[in-house]
Amino acid sequence: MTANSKHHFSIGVRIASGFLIAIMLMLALTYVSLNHMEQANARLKNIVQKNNVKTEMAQIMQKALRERALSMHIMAVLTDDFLKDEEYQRFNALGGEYTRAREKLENLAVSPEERKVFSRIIELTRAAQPEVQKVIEMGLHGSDPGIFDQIRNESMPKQRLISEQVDALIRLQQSQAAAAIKEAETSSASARKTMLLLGGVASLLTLVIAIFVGKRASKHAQALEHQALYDDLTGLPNRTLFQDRLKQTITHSQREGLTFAIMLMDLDRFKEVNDTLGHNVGDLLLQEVSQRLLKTVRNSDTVARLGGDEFVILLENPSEAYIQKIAQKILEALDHPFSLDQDVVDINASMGIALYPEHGNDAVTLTQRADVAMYAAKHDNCGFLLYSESQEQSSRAHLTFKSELRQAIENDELVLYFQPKIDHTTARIMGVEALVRWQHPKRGFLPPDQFILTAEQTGLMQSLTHWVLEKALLQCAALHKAGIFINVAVNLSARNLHDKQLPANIARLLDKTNVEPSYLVLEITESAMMADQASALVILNQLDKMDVTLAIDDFGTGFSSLAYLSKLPVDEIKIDKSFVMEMMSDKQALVIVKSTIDLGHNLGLKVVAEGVETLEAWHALTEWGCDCAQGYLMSKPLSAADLMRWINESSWAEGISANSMKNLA
Ligand SMILES: Nc1nc2c(ncn2[C@@H]2O[C@@H]3COP(=O)(O)O[C@H]4[C@@H](O)[C@H](n5cnc6c(=O)[nH]c(N)nc65)O[C@@H]4COP(=O)(O)O[C@H]3[C@H]2O)c(=O)[nH]1
Repeated sequence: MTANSKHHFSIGVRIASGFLIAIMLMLALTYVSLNHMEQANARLKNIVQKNNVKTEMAQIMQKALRERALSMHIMAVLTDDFLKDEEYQRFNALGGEYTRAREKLENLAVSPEERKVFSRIIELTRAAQPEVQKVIEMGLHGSDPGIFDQIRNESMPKQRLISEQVDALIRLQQSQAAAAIKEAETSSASARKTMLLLGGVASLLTLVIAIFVGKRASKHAQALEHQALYDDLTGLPNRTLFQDRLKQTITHSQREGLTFAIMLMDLDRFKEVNDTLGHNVGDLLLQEVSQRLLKTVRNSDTVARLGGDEFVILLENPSEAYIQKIAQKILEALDHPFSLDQDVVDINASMGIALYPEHGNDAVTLTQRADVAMYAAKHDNCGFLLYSESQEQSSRAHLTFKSELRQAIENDELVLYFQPKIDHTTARIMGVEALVRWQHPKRGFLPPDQFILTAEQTGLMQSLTHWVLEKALLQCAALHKAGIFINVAVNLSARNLHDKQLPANIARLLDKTNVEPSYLVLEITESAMMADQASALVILNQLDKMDVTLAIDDFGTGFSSLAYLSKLPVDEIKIDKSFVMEMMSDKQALVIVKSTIDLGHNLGLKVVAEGVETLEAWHALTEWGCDCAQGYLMSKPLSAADLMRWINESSWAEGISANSMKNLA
């Protein structure tokens, strides 16, 4: 499980737990509230039931008392014995009813107040009993006129006292019922409060969780949107967002009648930095380039990364002067060396500019045209170019040429030529320089100046150099096998000096071809050595340790500081042919050649003169102590077969190997 998915899992667990707690709270709330209400209802029901029974009993007692009082009066006025007896029976029955009701009341759970009233009723009933008995007997046995007095003065007052107590009992029960109802109301109010409180807590919790989930979801959606529209590495808008902005800008510019420019840019040596210094350094370079671009443009301009080392800048409503100014500023900003990790890198950029609506009024056309202009700028090595129709053809041709060159390297369409190098002391061949040509299927035989630049610009230099090294070492091995122990020189490009794998590759090839390292000369132009000194020095030191010979090519054409050159681990300098070819007619060239020979010797270096076309030049160089010469005087570059013939026939190769031809045959 990745850290990210672990994080998502733990958030998921937290959210689920939150919801679970909220649900549990809701359930607990429902249970507690229902239970509470059920209990309150049961209590109320019980109280009401009991109260109803008690009230009914008390009313029965009250009624029985009233009926018995009436019955006493009836018995007093009845004359018929039979009726009297009947009334007496009714009187007794009412007494029974009264007693049963009272006993039933007594058996019910009664409160202390009720018990008190009961005791009073029992007491009063007992006290009234003799009077009542007396009245009954007077009523049953004849018509005593004193009976009414007896009823009015003795019996009724006592009966009223009892009745008052029964009334008190009824009131008591009523007040108790009211209290019970109140209690039930209070209890249900508190249940309601509890419910509200718990409900509130649960709702709050659910709300908090909902807010949390909502926030996380919107953050996640924002992160996804950012990921979809912005480049991870540089934080710049990516191709999708750029296309969108471009379309919006077109619509806006159409409506308002405005113009805009898109500037497509790629880094000239990015692939090489990536391949040789590693992806980390490549990434750092892209980040630094983005920062420099952002610092150069206005806030309202858009800088996007389309992928790889390709950037685009959208300038809204710019003047032509502004476009030029920005393009210039960008190139200047990128011109300063980049300090990345432990490497210092120099890069160049090429920019193609297309204008709306002049060069196109839709996104596809504008981008394509900026692309064409960018390739033209790259080809002309001029930094930036505005689109023009004439670039279309050369851009297409350039792309075709590039893919043809790649195929040529893979399909062995390249050919190596060799130009002899002659030792001034012995006037005999001591080495050859390997020079590449391309046998193009349609264009014919192409010299290196027609494709080396393309190889450098398109990242093909590494494979081209590998091809040349392998073929040159194989040829050198063949010569050695034939007893011709001369060295072979191979040209390295500035690009090769950034290839950290180069020393190891060369060691592998030397091993494979069985050529001693001291027989390999690597020629590096002065400008290539100066291009990225720190990184070049690392590679040169490694090559020096391998015991291969290092030569500075085209010496005198650059502006190298002598102090720096003296620190380089080189063994040889080659004076550029432009000076050598001119030296017999141009005094300044002569001075340069002579002083370069002296300088080289003072630094302990071997000096080679190239471009020796005349015997006069040869003798002059011999006189000045030049170590070695190369030029048309001795031989033009030759195919491998012609070289063998030349070695066999030329006086410059006389005695070099007595049995060379025999061995080669
Ligand atoms: N006018 C005149 N020219 C002479 C004379 N002697 C030699 N040359 C020419 O001078 C060039 C010497 O090679 P370079 O300075 O390394 O200059 C080379 C080198 O920089 C580059 N090049 C050739 N092969 C390779 C290669 O395999 N790799 C790399 N990186 N560059 C190469 O192409 C350049 C041109 O090569 P080439 O056309 O073969 O041209 C060769 C050679 O034909 C002379 O007496 N008079």
